[in-house]
Amino acid sequence: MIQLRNLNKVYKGAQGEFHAVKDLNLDIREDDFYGIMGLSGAGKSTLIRMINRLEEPTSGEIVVNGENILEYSEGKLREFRKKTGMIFQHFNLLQSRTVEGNVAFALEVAGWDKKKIPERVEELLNLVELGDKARSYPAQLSGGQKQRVAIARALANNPKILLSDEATSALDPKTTKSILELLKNLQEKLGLTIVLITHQMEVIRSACNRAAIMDRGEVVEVGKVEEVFANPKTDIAREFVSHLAPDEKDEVELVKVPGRKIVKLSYMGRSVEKPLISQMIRRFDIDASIVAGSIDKLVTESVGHLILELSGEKQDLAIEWIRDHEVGVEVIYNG
Ligand SMILES: Nc1ncnc2c1ncn2[C@@H]1O[C@H](COP(=O)(O)OP(=O)(O)OP(=O)(O)O)[C@@H](O)[C@H]1O
Repeated sequence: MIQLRNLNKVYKGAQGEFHAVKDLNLDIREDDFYGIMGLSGAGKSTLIRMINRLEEPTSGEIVVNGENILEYSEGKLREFRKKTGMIFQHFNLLQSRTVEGNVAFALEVAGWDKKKIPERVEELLNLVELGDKARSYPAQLSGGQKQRVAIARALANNPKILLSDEATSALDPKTTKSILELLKNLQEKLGLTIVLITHQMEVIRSACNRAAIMDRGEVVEVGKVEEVFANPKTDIAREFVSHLAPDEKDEVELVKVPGRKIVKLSYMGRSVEKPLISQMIRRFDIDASIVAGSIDKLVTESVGHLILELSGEKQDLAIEWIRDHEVGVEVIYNG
């Protein structure tokens, strides 16, 4: 659906040039709920804003449905933007218009027949479960309700693509969850391709099927969400996915003993079918005791985490061996 090819963005300012997106390649499929994650300044906003040309790339190609949108004329670009909805962190609603007025605005701008607008607005507000707030003003709504209005507005012209620029970052965890649930339902119902950027792993975990991790303008990791969770390959990805739960931290503090490493293994549901731990123990003549364990439920699969304390001379070899079996290994105490 969306192919980004050798995409670059260089900002030119008073202090010189800044390379915000570097030679970036991504393939986003039609039925993807695609998450792009990175720390502040990684280039996520720049990237997502290039997909609908709110930001012009310095070089590269953006191919959507087989067409390079960078070659579009003004008129074609306007049509394309109608088919590409976008939602933002701060909602960007018109404060002087009611909820229905905000949604109607998107239709007015797109040149809809005035008589057909009220019916379409009602349909859109029902879609985001906000029919009862049609006459309210944005200032009278909660953050979650404001984002629902913004979603209704973004969907007004039946887009095929929805871009979400940190749309849940200003919301509390419960509201975030309900907005992500709504987006997932809308994706299925309307056959949308959703591209979302976030700095919260939690968002990727509960909504996306695929993810890319950006670091300093580059994509450093990409894949199915469960793969990224179970086997993060770069330090930045490991940092994102493997922070310990508070109670795990306490357990680890209790068992630290010099000479014994504490490792966190992360594995996908199916890789535990093999008796890996018992093989590791026998093969390398080591002991392993369980310190803690947990399971992350993702959209498509579950990822398990097991914290083990190892003892024995061949701990390092054992760690390398288990890493070769599609199990992520993080050494959290190098005793
Ligand atoms: N218009 C601009 N002119 C110059 N530099 C810019 C401009 N917009 C962004 N940048 C720089 O490009 C880099 C990437 O910014 P971007 O907003 O894309 O990152 P981000 O990953 O979305 O981070 P955040 O979550 O903080 O917005 C930053 O260092 C930023 O300062």
